[in-house]
Amino acid sequence: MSHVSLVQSAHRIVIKIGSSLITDYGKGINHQAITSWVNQIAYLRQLGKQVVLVSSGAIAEGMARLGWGQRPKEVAKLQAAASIGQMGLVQAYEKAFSSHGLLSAQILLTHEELADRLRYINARSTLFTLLELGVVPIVNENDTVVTDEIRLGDNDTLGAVVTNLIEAEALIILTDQSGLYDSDPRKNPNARFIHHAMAGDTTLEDMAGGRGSSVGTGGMITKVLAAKRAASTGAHTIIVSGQEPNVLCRLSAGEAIGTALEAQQSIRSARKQWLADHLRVKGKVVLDTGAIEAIVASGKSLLPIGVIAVIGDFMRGDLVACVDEKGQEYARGLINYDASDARRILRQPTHKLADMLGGDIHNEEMIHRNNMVVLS
Ligand SMILES: Nc1ncnc2c1ncn2[C@@H]1O[C@H](COP(=O)(O)OP(=O)(O)O)[C@@H](O)[C@H]1O
Ligand SMILES: N[C@@H](CCC(=O)OP(=O)(O)O)C(=O)O
Repeated sequence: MSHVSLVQSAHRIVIKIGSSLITDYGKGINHQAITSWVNQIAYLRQLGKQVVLVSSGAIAEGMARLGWGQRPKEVAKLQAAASIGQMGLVQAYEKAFSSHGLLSAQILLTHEELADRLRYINARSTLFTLLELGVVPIVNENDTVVTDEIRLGDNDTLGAVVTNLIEAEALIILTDQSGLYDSDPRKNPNARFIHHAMAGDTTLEDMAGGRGSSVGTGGMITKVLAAKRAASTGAHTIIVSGQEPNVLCRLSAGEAIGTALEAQQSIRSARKQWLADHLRVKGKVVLDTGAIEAIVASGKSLLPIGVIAVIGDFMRGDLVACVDEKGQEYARGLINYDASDARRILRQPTHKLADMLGGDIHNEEMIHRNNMVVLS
């Protein structure tokens, strides 16, 4: 695919805005810049694209609110500044989005906790629900509970983790350089600009300062590694200057700006690969013919009413196989109920689920379409 169509054809996009860009020369966050990016995101929403924003800037804003001119060295002080500044960051975004009649939402995540299956599926369902409601989620690292990310100043990894989590087609990393060069343009005025490369190409890591270099901030290496991680679920990455006028609208119109790091595999094959590599099937749900038809031919989610038996013992968020009465497998997916709840609600219509489970239900679907792979 050409550089041009990587963003143009993407329906679900993660946009990461870096600290270096959002900080108004040490005076906290740059409100004018936020207004400009939000105007552009509102335009992307009008085009029908779903957008998740990963924004840094909490520490910079917290320092400004505290009147600190110098970035402290102590992690606890950075964490305190982040918790103060996060308020200002989301206020700025909320104000800007509401002027377009758009709702925004704050999500604070640590990427380690997404390794936990249950938390992964909870975060994923929250984000998908927000996107279906037309809301723009604004994600930042939960700085109160992390230390390494604060020290390294790395939200690029979080951007990639969110891209993986919601299976976005594109990750746009807005930064203070035009894109990736073959060496740091601040140090080498003759550095050559990279327009296009394959994500995961290891020579990019050397250009970006090498793996494990002792950069004070995330720098380019974390962006190149983020592109590699994003590509593992089929997403393309664009590294581009956030100061470029109308950058997001121009990318979505197909203009070739910034560095495009292309993913080799499609989202569908990446998802299959991921399910194959990372998860063991923990149980089975036996489907009636109507349910098989709905998930295979009509691309629907699996509802409890179409499930006639539950085999094995599993937890919410585990991988289960969808089989027919003869045991033939049609699909696999992450189940929204543990085995005992799944047994209680099998064959039941949606409106009875809350009563049967004695309270709130996680989801109407036994397995959501977004969390399912149909075997061809
Ligand atoms: N090969 C390279 N190409 C472009 N920038 C590079 C490269 N190597 C290092 N850098 C540095 O990375 C910086 C961007 O990283 P960083 O300050 O962490 O931004 P952000 O806050 O947007 O994540 C640039 O300003 C640049 O000095
Ligand atoms: N989460 C923190 C900092 C993260 C950070 O600086 O990351 P990056 O934008 O990649 O350099 C904040 O909001 O200030």
